[in-house]
Amino acid sequence: MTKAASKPWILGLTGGIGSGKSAAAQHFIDLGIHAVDADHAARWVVEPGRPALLKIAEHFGPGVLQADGQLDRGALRKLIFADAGQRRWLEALLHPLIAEEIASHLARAQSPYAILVSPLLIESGQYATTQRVLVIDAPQALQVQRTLLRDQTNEEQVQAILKAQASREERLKLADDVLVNDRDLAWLHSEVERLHTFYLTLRGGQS
Ligand SMILES: CC(C)(COP(=O)(O)OP(=O)(O)OC[C@H]1O[C@@H](n2cnc3c(N)ncnc32)[C@H](O)[C@@H]1O)[C@@H](O)C(=O)NCCC(=O)NCCS
Ligand SMILES: Nc1ncnc2c1ncn2[C@@H]1O[C@H](COP(=O)(O)OP(=O)(O)OP(=O)(O)O)[C@@H](O)[C@H]1O
Repeated sequence: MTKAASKPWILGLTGGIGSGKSAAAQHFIDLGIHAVDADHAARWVVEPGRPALLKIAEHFGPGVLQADGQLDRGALRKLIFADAGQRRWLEALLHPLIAEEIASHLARAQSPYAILVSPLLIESGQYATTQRVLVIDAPQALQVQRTLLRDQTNEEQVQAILKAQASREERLKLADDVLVNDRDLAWLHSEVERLHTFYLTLRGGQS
């Protein structure tokens, strides 16, 4: 008789914009852990040829497409963070598709546990599919500073995105573990290693 595939044990990793989710996730990946990023899934579902891209262009107009037919992410970002109704329309279209992509990628995980990295883990209800929640927490001023250094954007835009996300308090209420990312990358890595050892212990060596 073949053994039924067991469901992976999933750690939800979340935090606000620029908190350091991707940097933390990359270190878990370097330690051999399978991670799926909701921001990446959000890109796959709007690739040219996917039905969602056509619906977005019909709804927002051709201004959200680049000359090569790809989504103009900067243009759509400006529109949805200036208008909560438009943001909700986009989320209603994309979140179910993103959830399908995430589920199919997590199902392939072979590591002792897998990670779902998502800025909207709490807001979208995705946390219900995870066994434990790790919040990457950073002071808001540092989140803004890091995002401005990383992205071609401005402070007004970053503040609008922050407003569209759960508050620090809402996130911390659902956290099982908190990684305070207010020091350098070496500190972030050492904290990830400490948590990784803990998660392996929790898993009791199961794969
Ligand atoms: C508006 C879009 C095109 C802007 O793309 P861009 O390349 O500039 O940003 P990217 O996708 O890398 O997101 C950067 C960060 O913005 C924040 N963010 C993105 N979408 C949202 C949202 N709907 N609500 C709150 N914050 C958001 C997150 O912190 C995210 O990590 C894109 O973010 C998008 O399609 N958003 C809607 C889908 C969604 O909700 N994605 C979040 C993951 S489920
Ligand atoms: N401890 C740290 N020291 C210095 N730089 C950091 C630290 N943590 C993260 N960064 C940098 O800050 C920026 C934001 O981090 P990262 O991209 O990991 O955030 P994020 O939470 O994934 O953001 P988003 O929600 O926008 O996707 C990146 O350029 C990253 O390299």
